[in-house]
Amino acid sequence: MGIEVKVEGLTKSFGRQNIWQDVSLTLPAGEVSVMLGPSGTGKTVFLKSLIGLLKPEHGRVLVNGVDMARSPERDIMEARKLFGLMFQDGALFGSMNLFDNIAFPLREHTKKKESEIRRIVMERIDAVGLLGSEGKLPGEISGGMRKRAGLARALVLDPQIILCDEPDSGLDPVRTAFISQLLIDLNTTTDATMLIVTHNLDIAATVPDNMGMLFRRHLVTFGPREVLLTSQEPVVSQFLTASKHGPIGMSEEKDEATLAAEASGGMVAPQPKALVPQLQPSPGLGERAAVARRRERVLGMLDTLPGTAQEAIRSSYGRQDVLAPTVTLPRRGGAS
Ligand SMILES: Nc1ncnc2c1ncn2[C@@H]1O[C@H](COP(=O)(O)OP(=O)(O)OP(=O)(O)O)[C@@H](O)[C@H]1O
Repeated sequence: MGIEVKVEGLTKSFGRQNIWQDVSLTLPAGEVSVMLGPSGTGKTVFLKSLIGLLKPEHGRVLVNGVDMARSPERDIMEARKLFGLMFQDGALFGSMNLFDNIAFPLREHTKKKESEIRRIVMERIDAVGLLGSEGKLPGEISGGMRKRAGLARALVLDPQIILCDEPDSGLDPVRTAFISQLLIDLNTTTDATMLIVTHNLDIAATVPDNMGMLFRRHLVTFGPREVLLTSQEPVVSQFLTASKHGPIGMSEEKDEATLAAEASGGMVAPQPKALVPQLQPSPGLGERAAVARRRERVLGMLDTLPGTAQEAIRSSYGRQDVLAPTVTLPRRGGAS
């Protein structure tokens, strides 16, 4: 099973520019989480802080007992081996074919024989649907294929935590749907803890167990998907409905006068859309192990959530056992 990532009071600035402050959240072990936020709110900076590539001034990022912000570099390097990273552009070496690109971390960080490397690489290439393309250069394939190759490379060291930075950027809606399914299938087969940074509303609505959003240098919210997807918070509903009405402006946040003018001009604040069901794993893969764990965790915290989220959770899990907390919840494979 994947490893929990605990973020406590994280604050990051570059010189005098504060990116975000006092960010606290826990990525539950083996579950899929999404971080949303308008452009420039520091989502990539957040991912880089999780793996210790950037050092926040305050706070901690705890992974297996190591603080990725402050522990000795040797411990951070060791803990970093638990992570698989998929960057926006795939970050492939242009002069290497896909096989060598994907084999790179194995050749760099392990002493495995070439025959073993071939086995692992071909397995991962198959998992992301790129069999037959392993001899191609990154320049000879589409953006979607490059992303899948980047994902395959992120997987070769069997990471327990997978971070994906905008897996949908530059993809058409159909390719984005395939990537969404791939991410869910990946979670099913690996049970890794996953964090996906995205602007994509379809991914946000259908892939994660948990969601958060960064805005105005703060974490607006982080929790079970139902909390954010039913939120009445103006910035959240504006983002989720892709509306011009609300605190997010074109290049920066709107000022108070603009917001007041919108309100007096009769613009109707966007309402949250109806919740759509989460994606299921592809046929034959079985159920995600995260589903039963998440159900137990979320039902345990139900009382602490906003009313709209409670209602959504009750209806998605079926009212009866949710209303009767003494019922023992099935660990795996239970009706839900
Ligand atoms: N190494 C760095 N040095 C200085 N400033 C940086 C550095 N890295 C990022 N920034 C600044 O941090 C801010 C947040 O950047 P980041 O790329 O994390 O945003 P984002 O939310 O991922 O944006 P997008 O959704 O457009 O990818 C930006 O203003 C960026 O210029």
